[in-house]
Amino acid sequence: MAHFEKSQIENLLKSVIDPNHGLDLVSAKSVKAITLDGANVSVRLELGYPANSTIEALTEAVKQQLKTLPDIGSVFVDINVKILSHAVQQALKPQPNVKNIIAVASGKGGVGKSTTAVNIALALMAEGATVGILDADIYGPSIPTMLGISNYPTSLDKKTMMPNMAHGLQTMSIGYMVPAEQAMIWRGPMVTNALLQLLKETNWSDVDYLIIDLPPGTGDIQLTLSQQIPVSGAIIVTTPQDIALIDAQRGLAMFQKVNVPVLGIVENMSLHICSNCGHEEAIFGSGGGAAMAEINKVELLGSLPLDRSIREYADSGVPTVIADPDSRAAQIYKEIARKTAAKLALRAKDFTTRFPTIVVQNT
Ligand SMILES: Nc1ncnc2c1ncn2[C@@H]1O[C@H](COP(=O)(O)OP(=O)(O)OP(=O)(O)O)[C@@H](O)[C@H]1O
Repeated sequence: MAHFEKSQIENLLKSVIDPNHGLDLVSAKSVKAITLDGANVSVRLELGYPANSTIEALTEAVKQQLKTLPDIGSVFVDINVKILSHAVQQALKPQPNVKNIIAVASGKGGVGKSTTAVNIALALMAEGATVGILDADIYGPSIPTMLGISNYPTSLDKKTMMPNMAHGLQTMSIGYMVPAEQAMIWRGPMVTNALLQLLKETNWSDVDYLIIDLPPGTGDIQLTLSQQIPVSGAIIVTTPQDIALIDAQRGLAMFQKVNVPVLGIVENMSLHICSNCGHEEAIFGSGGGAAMAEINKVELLGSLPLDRSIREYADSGVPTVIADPDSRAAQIYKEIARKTAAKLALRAKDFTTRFPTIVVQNT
């Protein structure tokens, strides 16, 4: 009967690449146990990010790789997901009940930051995580419209607010409390204080990822928020025009200044596909996001097309990832979500958080 060494199995696992972060399973420290029983092999893997859509393919890739060993018996692959808390800026303490805060920022308004933030939040949830979203875009809170919810948050203890639930997401927005015209006249310190209060006085419940939709731009408010909110990483949304890319570059510089790692760039409205004839046109130019990513050594997490349905779904309160989960756009949002979380999972952990839960078990 065939007999194998663990090192033989490990060597084979070194050639299985996890597409969500690009590292092999051994380098990413995903291999937790290898058990041998004669010719039968059992492998236990652990991923640090939610991956419902790709666990099956990864299981299959591992099986295929191990079956290249001559005379191998049965192959059993078990993949768990365990989302941990990651380090935040040195001077700050993590937000209780929230493992990771991810800021979504843009160098300028109108590039689709809120639409992207909402869909990434829903995509993380679809991949298996518990997710919250905080609408910090105080001058134009659009999350209530995009999630089709507007009721005033309730309070059980008269001190903290319960997040409004929408499509399974825990959500909070100044738009639930203040009419848009009133928020518009607030000055810098009022805005930052209101947002910090909104973050801290919401009763988040065991959130793996809290997405914060930051106000557009890179001014004092955004800088103060990036310094005072305990963020594990940031995403910058841009359109491919040169002018938007220059602003996005400022966003990168801002996060570098406050020591928040930029997990990647999302290029929005990168290509228009005609809904009648299928003709593809790069209305805002092409390759800008990729070039910016390369120059700055950050990852291009994905590119979304300029697609009328993305706007229509967001306007109707049921974003693409929920309304049309199998569409190409929803798949891109899910890929961006997995890559973001996978990238974060490779970063330094913060072991002060108390609730590491296993969210997916797959065989
Ligand atoms: N990929 C896309 N295809 C088509 N429409 C889009 C896309 N992304 C966003 N939009 C639409 O563009 C408009 C602006 O989007 P959004 O409000 O998300 O931008 P924003 O960057 O958050 O703006 P601001 O921060 O200035 O409020 C919305 O009407 C939205 O539905």
